[in-house]
Amino acid sequence: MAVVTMTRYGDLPAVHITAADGAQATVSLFGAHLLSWKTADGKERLFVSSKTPLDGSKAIRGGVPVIFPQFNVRGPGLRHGFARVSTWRLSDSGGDGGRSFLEFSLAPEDLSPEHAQAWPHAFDLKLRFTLHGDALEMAYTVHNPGQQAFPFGVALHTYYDVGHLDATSISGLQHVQFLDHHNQTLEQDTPALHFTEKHDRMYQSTPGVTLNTAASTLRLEQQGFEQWVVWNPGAEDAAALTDLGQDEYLRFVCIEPARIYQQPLEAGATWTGKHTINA
Ligand SMILES: O=P(O)(O)OC[C@H]1O[C@@H](O)[C@H](O)[C@@H](O)[C@@H]1O
Repeated sequence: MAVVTMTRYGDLPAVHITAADGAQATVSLFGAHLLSWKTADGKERLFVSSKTPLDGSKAIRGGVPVIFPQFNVRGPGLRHGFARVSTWRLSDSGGDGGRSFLEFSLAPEDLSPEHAQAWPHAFDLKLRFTLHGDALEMAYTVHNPGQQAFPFGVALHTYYDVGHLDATSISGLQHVQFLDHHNQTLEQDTPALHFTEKHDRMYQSTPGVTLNTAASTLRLEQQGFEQWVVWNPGAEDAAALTDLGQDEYLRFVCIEPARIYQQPLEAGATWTGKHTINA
């Protein structure tokens, strides 16, 4: 049986789940933001900045920021959208021996007046986190219950705790095209991507990639999304991030299943994306 309890993370109300095998997750209602995922061996898999605000005044730096309805500045609204700075509802939870889950929902009535005014569309977001052995599955749906189409982009902006960047690489992207931060389209020629400088890349989707660190190997899979965004700010950009501790950029990489370009969701339609991380 899964055990679900209400807790706090910093000043934020959060939900904690422990699966029958001892795997655990903590999700704050602010942003439906996964802040901690520990496999049954007690190992923390996610990075959270020591300097992030945890009071709802700003998006959280670390964990899994949920991006909607636009990726970064690819749209007319708030950078990376309002979902990561809105308060979601816990809409379902439970589980038996094998699978334990928490499900969160966000609809227009949950938004601040400012965000509701800026995004005057009917929508229904659901995000379900399922613990399943050494795997975490995130199932994300965007539904349009309204009469008119709306444009949207999405991502699950996962920050992995990698220990140290020096011993970190991503495999599975050889011969895959990507757009770099100079807006150049290139193709990766090496079997593994290493982190020796800033990386801000949008790779065409592949079904899976592998994150190798000194302490672990994680297999990441996605369905329904269209890209993998790989981001680490490097020393210079990191120094400008006031919500990141000194040298903490050396401790994480973001690997994000994404649909970065806004595309229309027709009236009555539902988009579904699934992201699975296997430890
Ligand atoms: O500081 P933010 O808004 O959380 O964004 C962090 C990064 O998010 C990444 O997904 C983008 O590719 C980067 O360009 C961006 O800097």
